[in-house]
Amino acid sequence: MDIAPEFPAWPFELLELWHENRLNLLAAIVIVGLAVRLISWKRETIKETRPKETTQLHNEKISSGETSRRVLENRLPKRVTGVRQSKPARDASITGIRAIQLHVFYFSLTTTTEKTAKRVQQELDEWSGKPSSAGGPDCDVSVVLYDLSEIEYDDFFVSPPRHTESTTKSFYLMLIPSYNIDTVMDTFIEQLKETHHDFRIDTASLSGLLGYSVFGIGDREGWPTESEGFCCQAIEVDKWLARLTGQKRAYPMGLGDAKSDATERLQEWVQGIERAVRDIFLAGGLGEGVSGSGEALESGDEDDEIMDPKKNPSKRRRAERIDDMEDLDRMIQKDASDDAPLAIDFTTYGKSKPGPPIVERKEMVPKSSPTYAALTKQGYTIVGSHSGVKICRWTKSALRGRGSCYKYSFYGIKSHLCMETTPALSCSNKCVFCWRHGTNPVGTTWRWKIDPPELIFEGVKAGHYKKMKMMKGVPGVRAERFEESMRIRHCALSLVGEPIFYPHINEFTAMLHKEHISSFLVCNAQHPDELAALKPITQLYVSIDASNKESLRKVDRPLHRDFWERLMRCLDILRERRFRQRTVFRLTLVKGFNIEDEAEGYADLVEKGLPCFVEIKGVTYCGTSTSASAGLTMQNVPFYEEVTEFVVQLNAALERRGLKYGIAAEHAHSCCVLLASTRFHIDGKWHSTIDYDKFFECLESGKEFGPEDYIGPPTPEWATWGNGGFNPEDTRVFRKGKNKTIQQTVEI
Ligand SMILES: Cc1cc2nc3c(=O)[nH]c(=O)nc-3n(C[C@H](O)[C@H](O)[C@H](O)COP(=O)(O)O)c2cc1C
Ligand code: SF4
Repeated sequence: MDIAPEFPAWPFELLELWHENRLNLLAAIVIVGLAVRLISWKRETIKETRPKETTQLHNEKISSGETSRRVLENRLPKRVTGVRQSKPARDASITGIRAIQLHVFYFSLTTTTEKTAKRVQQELDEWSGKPSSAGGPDCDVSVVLYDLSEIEYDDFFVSPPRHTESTTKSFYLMLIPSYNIDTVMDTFIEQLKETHHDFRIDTASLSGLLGYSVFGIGDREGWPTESEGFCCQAIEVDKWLARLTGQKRAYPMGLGDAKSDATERLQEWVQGIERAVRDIFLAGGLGEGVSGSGEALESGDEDDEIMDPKKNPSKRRRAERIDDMEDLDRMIQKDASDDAPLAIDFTTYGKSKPGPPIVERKEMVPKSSPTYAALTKQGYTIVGSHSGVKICRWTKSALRGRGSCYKYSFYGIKSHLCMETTPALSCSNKCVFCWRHGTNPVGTTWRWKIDPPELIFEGVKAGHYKKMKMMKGVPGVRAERFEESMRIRHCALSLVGEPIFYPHINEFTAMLHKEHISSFLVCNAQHPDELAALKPITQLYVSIDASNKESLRKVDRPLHRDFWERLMRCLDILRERRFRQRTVFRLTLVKGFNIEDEAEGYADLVEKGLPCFVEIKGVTYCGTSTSASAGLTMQNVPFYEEVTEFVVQLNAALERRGLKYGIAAEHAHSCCVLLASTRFHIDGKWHSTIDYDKFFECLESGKEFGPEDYIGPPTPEWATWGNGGFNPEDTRVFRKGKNKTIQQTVEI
């Protein structure tokens, strides 16, 4: 029996319907699906382009019926109103800093420092609230005050405090009074010392700080000098923090006397701190140019280390790559290449002769030359292609309160306000005692490219300030002197080379004078034509390195054949100028070369040139192979007693000739003595000093004037003959390992 299943009839109809319309149906499903996807994608896009903060608000408003467009247009700005804006001047991803916390620590027994600290906090608070355009900081700055007798030292002085944000950094300010009795300060200093020596802790465990600075408060009445204990504990704190932070002294230590100048010194210090914090933020740290970021050096000779690239290769790299100087160089090259060729013949004087044929102007000191490398190694900053600037050791010494050079004792020049530079590194002599170490170019003719004076002027100032700023973190640098040094007052045009060799020397000195920078120019008495053309400067020097022709040949090893005649002509010019210009003979005494039996000869030369002053100094031994090959050893360096003996002889020789001179001043520390014309002996007192304001007044008046018109106050008593010449306000420091009786030094 065949049994067939029985199906209802309607499903067959449905199946037929499906077969007939399935394509249309599928197409409709796809279209609807696509439309739904498109709508939801659009919604997401609108949501994503809206700022995150507004999303919630947007949702609320959507739910209350407002459209998203209206929310964005009307509501968004109102959300921002009233919210404190942080200062986003620099991207923290570049500097790593978004905010700086200034921790002000103090200790106080009789409340002076406490009050001071509160004032500092208030001033820094006010400053932090200012916009950067009004001198405020470029980032968020907060100030917190701590009493050192109340805090746990471990919280702050073992490692820097932690912040919730890694882009917030700490900077320490220490306000420290000094006590010679037992106080909390002793414990504190002991703790710093122990932390540094603790073998379990990094010796520079506070190196995570952005920087620190100390201000000391003491009493000069009871403790007049630092060696007698003035601010002794602040000095100790500074020393140990320098070690613990890995030399992050961001601003020099300030010292104030509670009974006299503390307020004034503090004001300067606070302003310095503000500038330091701004600089740190912009640079992302202490950065290059601030020696504080370097090695921890605390020796008395640190100044030499800091500037001596040989001992510090990282600094050499720095010295060799001063970016802004190089920018300047590029400008100089450009300007120089626009100039017409210029050749100046210095080999003859008198009527001008046609110059030698010009082949091609080269740079005097190209960057690739060994001379450039040698000079930068010696600490010079080369500006353009033939100028240089260097910080002398006296400038560093004065910044640290250890004494200025003889020019302070004789003429009132504070060394930390003095820039030593030359616009011409080349010279026409090869003196046996020259510090150029045989590296500088020599020549009788200017055959190099000439850099414009504006660019040299800006370049040497920039180089000087840059080097001065490197002194910011050096131990012992006084805040008030550092501040003063940021305005150059004097320029010593000497260094190395021959400044009047530079064809635009008059334009250059005019630029100095325009900025009220005094000018002391030393020339080698070999360029009479240029000397005759030189416009008035504050003080004009001529080096007289021997009293007769043969001796001069041996000492100066001149390139000019007519060197003696050139010297004679220069003396004539000086004599003729003596009532229009302060003139000085510079004698450098070298034992075995130009001292013995030469006093009479020098007296003859003085008679010929009649200079206003005669400076006599002992040679400085620079210990190079060049000086050795010239036959110069330590034996050729006269003792100070030998120099004074010679001065007495010379003075007597002048007297015998009826010349009116006398021994006016001395600076035993740099082995230097000053003979002066009695024109500068007024009312029974020597007046070797200079009234610099008066000099500029005379110059700007456009009228003729002479040396008598800008004489300063009497030479200080301590500087006069027989009193040594060391400023009693400074602290004399003998260099380690040096025989104290050999008082040799380096200055121009
Ligand atoms: C007992 C005593 C010892 C002191 N010892 C020194 C000292 O050695 N060196 C110094 O420069 N000042 C010294 N001073 C001066 C204080 O440092 C100075 O008065 C300071 O302003 C005190 O600060 P304070 O009031 O915050 O405690 C001493 C003062 C006292 C009373
Ligand atoms: S030694 Fe020369 S450069 Fe240095 S401070 Fe004295 S004058 Fe200026």
